[in-house]
Amino acid sequence: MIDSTHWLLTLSCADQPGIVLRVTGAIVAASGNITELQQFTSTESGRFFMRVQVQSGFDRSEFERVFAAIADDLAAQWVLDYVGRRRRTLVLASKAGHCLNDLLFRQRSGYLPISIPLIISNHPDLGDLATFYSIPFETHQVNPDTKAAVERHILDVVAEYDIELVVLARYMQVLSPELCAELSGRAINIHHSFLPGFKGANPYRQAHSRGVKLIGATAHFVTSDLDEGPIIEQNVRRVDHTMEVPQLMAMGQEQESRTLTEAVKLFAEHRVLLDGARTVIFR
Ligand SMILES: Nc1nc2c(c(=O)[nH]1)N[C@@H](CN(C=O)c1ccc(C(=O)N[C@@H](CCC(=O)O)C(=O)O)cc1)CN2
Repeated sequence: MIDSTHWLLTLSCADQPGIVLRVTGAIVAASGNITELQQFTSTESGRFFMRVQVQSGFDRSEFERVFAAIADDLAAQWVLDYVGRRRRTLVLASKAGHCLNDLLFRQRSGYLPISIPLIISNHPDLGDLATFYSIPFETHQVNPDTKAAVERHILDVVAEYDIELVVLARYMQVLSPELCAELSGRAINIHHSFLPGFKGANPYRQAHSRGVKLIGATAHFVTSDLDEGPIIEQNVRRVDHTMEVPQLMAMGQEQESRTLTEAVKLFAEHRVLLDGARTVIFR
């Protein structure tokens, strides 16, 4: 249940003295009580990042009236939203169901503040899982002849449901540069390796051949450069020489599902801010 008296504000702008004073002053002027505040200045980009949670008696319209001028003066990018509002999320999947299953369970349990109006897949395999959670499921075969039409449909769905986030839950098709541009900053993929190692469709086979002692998973924003997008979350686990590729794949599933779920939660709570090719994460 959304607490309409509990708000969050995120902001990013070129760093300069006095930003925190001006932002908190506007919040107080709007009768707000700050319950959480995090900030960071990137020495690399020179940009300032801030996330504030505000409670009690906060007059949104008054705040926006006061803050809009400050934001213009700072040339800031900012977002104001309710704490806990469920973000409208489209999920793309293929045959592997472990990441989708975790997302649906965590969404149903309330751990993940998202709503999923639709799941789109290029295989029918996960239809029963979607039905179990009462979420509509569409299958669209993807091959060189159908890819453009399927991607147009994805964009139509994004517009129809006013989608805020697209999650690639082991969706094994490479999105076109055009679709990546449309979904820039609002599409998250789970890659089944500890990036930047072992990019591509078969990272566990690459890991086995290399003889690594740790395997992992990486959740990142989707860009047209395959597996190169800004990283949001990563996890690893120890493996050894006795493990063949099927065991590595099985052991990696837990890392993949928890890494993707945590990345989606961080995004849904407005705790992920982009700083060029990097991310700022306010946990
Ligand atoms: N534009 C992007 N699209 C996708 C990304 C990305 O980073 N940028 N990540 C992938 C997921 N992925 C690895 O994490 C991955 C998926 C698929 C492939 C691949 O080579 N697919 C083949 C088809 C394979 C098949 O049909 O089974 C292909 O698309 O030709 C590489 C990496 C999701 N999309």
